[in-house]
Amino acid sequence: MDKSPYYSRTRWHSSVAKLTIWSFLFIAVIFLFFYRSPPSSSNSDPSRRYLTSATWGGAAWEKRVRTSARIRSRNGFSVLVTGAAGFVGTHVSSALKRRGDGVLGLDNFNDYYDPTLKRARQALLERSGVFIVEGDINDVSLLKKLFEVVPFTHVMHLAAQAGVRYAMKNPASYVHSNIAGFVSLLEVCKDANPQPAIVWASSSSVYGLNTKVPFSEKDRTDQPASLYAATKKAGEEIAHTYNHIYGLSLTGLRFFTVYGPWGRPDMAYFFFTKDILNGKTIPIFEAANHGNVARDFTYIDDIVKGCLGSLDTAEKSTGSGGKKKGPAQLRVFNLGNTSPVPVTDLVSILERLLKVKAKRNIMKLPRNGDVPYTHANISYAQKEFGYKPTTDLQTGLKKFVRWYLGYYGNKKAVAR
Ligand SMILES: O=C(O)[C@H]1O[C@H](OP(=O)(O)OP(=O)(O)OC[C@H]2O[C@@H](n3ccc(=O)[nH]c3=O)[C@H](O)[C@@H]2O)[C@H](O)[C@@H](O)[C@H]1O
Repeated sequence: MDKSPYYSRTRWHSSVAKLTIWSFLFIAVIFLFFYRSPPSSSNSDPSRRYLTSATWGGAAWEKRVRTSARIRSRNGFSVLVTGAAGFVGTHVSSALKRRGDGVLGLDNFNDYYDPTLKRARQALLERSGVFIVEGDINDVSLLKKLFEVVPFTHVMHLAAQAGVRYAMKNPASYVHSNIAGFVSLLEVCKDANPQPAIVWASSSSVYGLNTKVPFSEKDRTDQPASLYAATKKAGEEIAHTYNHIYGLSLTGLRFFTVYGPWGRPDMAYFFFTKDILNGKTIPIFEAANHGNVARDFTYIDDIVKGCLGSLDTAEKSTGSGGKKKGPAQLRVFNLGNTSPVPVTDLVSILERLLKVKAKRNIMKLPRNGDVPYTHANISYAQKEFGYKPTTDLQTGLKKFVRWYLGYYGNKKAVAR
C-alpha cells in the first residue's frame, strides 16, 4: 500500500519525538549517576599509590565527623588536623583531644612509607575518639564538605610529602602535596565562614645553604638545597599571599628534624635502629674535610608543645566568605632543640641503647639535598608562647628505642 505524505510526516515526527525522549532519559540517567555517586577522593597523583579508594559522605559519616570535632572543654577549639595519621599529626591530634578540643583528622594513607604504621596510629587515635577521614587535601569537594559539616575554628595542616632525599626520586609528589594540596586547602579556608586560623608545617630545610648560625627566622631562606625545601619555602610565600588577599591568619612552623616514638621509618634515626639490629651496615654522611654532619634533633613532645602554643596564640582570621575585612596575623617560628648533635653521636647513643655495635660506613655527604648542619634560634617562639624544649637526644632516643622494641617486638635487644 502506498503511503501518503501525511502518513510519512506523522511517522517521521513520532520517530523524532521518540528519539528525543530516549536521549533525554539517557542524559538524565548519566546525570543521576554522577550526581548521586559519592565523590571519591581525588588521588590524582600518578606517582603515588593509595591503598584505599576512599569514599565519603552520608548521614553516618557526617555524624562521625561531627562527633569527633565536638568541643568538650570551655573555650576549646574545633581543629581539622591534616596528615593526622602521620608522625607529628598523631601526636598533635591526641594532645588536642586530651585537653578537650574537638579534633577531626584527614589523611590519604599513601605508601611513601609503610602504611600499616599509619593504620596503627589511626587505631590509637580512634581509641581516644579521633576520627580520621580518608581523603586527599587536593580533593576540594571533600574539604568543602568538611567545612559545611563543621565550622572549624582552626586548621593544623601537617599533611605533606616529607623527606629531603626522596625529592630526587619523586619530585611530582612534593609539588602535588606541598604546593597544590596547600593551595587547595587555603582556597577552601578562605571561602569558609568563619575562616579558620591556620597553623602549618614548614621546615628547617628552608634555611638551605644559609651559613649564619643559629638559624633565625630573619635569616635568608632563598637558597633551598632540595626540592623539598623549595616546596616548603614556596608554602611560606603562598601563606603570605592568602594572608594578604583574604585575611587568613597563618602561622608556619619550621620543624627541626623531629624524632620520637611512632616516628617516620624514612628518617635516619629510625632506619639506623632497624639496620643496627639487623647487623646491616649504615651509611653515615660526613661534611667536607671529614667534618661532622649535625642536626638539631627535636623530640616530638617538644614539637607538640610548640604546635599547641602556636594554635593557642593564633589570632582569628579577619575575612569571611572569600572577602578580607582587615589585616590578619602572619607568623613563622623555628621549632628546634637549640643543641645540634653530630650524626656519629646519634649512632653511638643508639649503639648503647640497643647494646649492638653499628657497622658504620662513613661516606661523603651526597649531593642529594642534605645540608651539613642545622641549629635553631628559638627566641621568637619562646617570647610568643614560652616555647622551651626539655628533652635531650639521649633521653628522647631512649623513649624511641623503648617504643620501637615494643612495637616491632624485637626481643633480642633491650633498651636500658
Ligand atoms: O628538619 C627538617 O625540616 C627535616 O628533617 C628531616 O630531614 P633530615 O634532617 O635530613 O633528617 P634525616 O633524613 O633523618 O637525616 C638526619 C641526619 O642523618 C644523616 N643521614 C641520613 C641518611 C643516611 O643514610 N645517612 C646519614 O648520615 C643526614 O645527613 C642528616 O644529617 C626530615 O626527614 C624532613 O622531612 C624535614 O622535616
